[in-house]
Amino acid sequence: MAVHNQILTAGQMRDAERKLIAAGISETELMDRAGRGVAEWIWRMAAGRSVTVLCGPGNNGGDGYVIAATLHTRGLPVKVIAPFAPATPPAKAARDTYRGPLAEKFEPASGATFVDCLFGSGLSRPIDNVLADAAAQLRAVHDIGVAVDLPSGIAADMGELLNDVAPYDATFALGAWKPAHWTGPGQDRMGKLRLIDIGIEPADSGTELVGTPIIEPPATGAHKYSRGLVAVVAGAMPGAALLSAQGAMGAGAGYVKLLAEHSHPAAPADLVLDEQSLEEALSDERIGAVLIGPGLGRDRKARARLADALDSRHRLVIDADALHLLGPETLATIDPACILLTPHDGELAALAKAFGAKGDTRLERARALSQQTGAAVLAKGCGTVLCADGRTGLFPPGSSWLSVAGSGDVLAGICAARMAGGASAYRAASKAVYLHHEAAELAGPSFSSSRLAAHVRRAMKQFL
Ligand SMILES: NC(=O)C1=CN([C@@H]2O[C@H](COP(=O)(O)OP(=O)(O)OC[C@H]3O[C@@H](n4cnc5c(N)ncnc54)[C@H](O)[C@@H]3O)[C@@H](O)[C@H]2O)[C@@H](O)CC1
Ligand SMILES: [K+]
Repeated sequence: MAVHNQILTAGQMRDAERKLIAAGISETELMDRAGRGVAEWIWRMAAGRSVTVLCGPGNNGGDGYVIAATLHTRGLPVKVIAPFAPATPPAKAARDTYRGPLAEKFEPASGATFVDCLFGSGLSRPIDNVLADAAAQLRAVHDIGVAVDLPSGIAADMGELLNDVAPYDATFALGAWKPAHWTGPGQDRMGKLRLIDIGIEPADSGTELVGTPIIEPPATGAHKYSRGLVAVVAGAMPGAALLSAQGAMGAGAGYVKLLAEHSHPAAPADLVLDEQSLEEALSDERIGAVLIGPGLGRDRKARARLADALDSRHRLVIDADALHLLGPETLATIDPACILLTPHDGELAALAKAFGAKGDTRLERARALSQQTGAAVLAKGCGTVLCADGRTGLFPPGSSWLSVAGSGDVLAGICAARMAGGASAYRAASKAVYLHHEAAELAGPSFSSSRLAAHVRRAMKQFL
């Protein structure tokens, strides 16, 4: 058995289950592993106090009967509420093993721990309001709320909220993570996340929870260019590009230049200002990556600077204002493998429109945009999504204090530094997200973005 970082859709989960069944493990055994695995945790959380389990008609409900039976056998006060009859053979078999109290209709029940086994990855439409309200009431009158696989009302594959879902204290993912655990609006309803191993073997599903990266220190004999020269293109508003440059300096670039048309008195002494024409400045073959967008503006001048950056053929991180100036024609002659786009949701929506990338969620749009453009897309926010070359990476959440102006500029700078060192856009962006999150932890609460940028350097230590 293995706990792994693959993220599976509901369909991929069913395929993985079929493989195990073909290998001789019965559905009942899988449900038993899932239910007993969750029951271990609930046993500890409940600490001898009462547990109410709400069971739905499918296999999520089946897990609920196994949980209830396990806890009841151990002597915990358990009550099952089952407004549906079990509809699958393993769920029926699981119900037959439960010998404790059972109500077939909703009835007021209070207690210490509420276990939501109404719907899991099989939820295919919004739950009927009466049922959803009754579940929410049960959640409200219990001290602790635990969701099995997913809080009922959250769609597994994209994380949409199909119903108004109350927040849980913990969610136990069964067998493998689903996209909804790490991205989408339902993410903040999950509470603490735990993965219960039921023997699903790791298989490349195309989507992963990106693991903690390792950052190599500079090689013996490294010099500033081998470590990476980052050129940050400044524009109308100097502050944003400066934040990016500071992020890049902290994230291991050997050399960071700010390509600006006018002086920047606030620039630190170790940031090199290059005031020659942008075209000339970008003709330096030693540049490892160019970052354009933060503070660029969106006027004619900004367009001209973006055109120079695109023409330079360097590896490019495109962020902020520059994302609003992109369209299929601007990228037509560029090798997309050189490009990392780093939109927040507003910029992602604008890009999706410009490139005809369809989708209702961040995950769908980011995938479609990466497919349409061939570029890597880091769709940032709570539940950041990274897509490149048909792969998708999701991340453990970062500090909510990252929701501050300039935070994205720092992230783009970190991305550029990691790309300038030669990493693929996917790997560079993966490391950048971790560095950004760690810098936020180190900066403490309520930081400004310049403080965040100042902590990137110390954040590196965590990954060396
Ligand atoms: N796939 C696997 O490998 C395993 C799955 N297990 C459990 O099985 C779950 C998936 O089971 P199912 O596919 O039976 O799905 P669910 O138990 O999530 O429920 C699906 C059932 O509810 C119906 N339904 C869907 N949306 C509804 C709605 N809004 N209102 C009313 N009825 C609705 C469906 O038609 C189906 O009958 C997982 O979440 C997990 O808890 C575990 O038992 C372990 C193994
Ligand atoms: K559930």
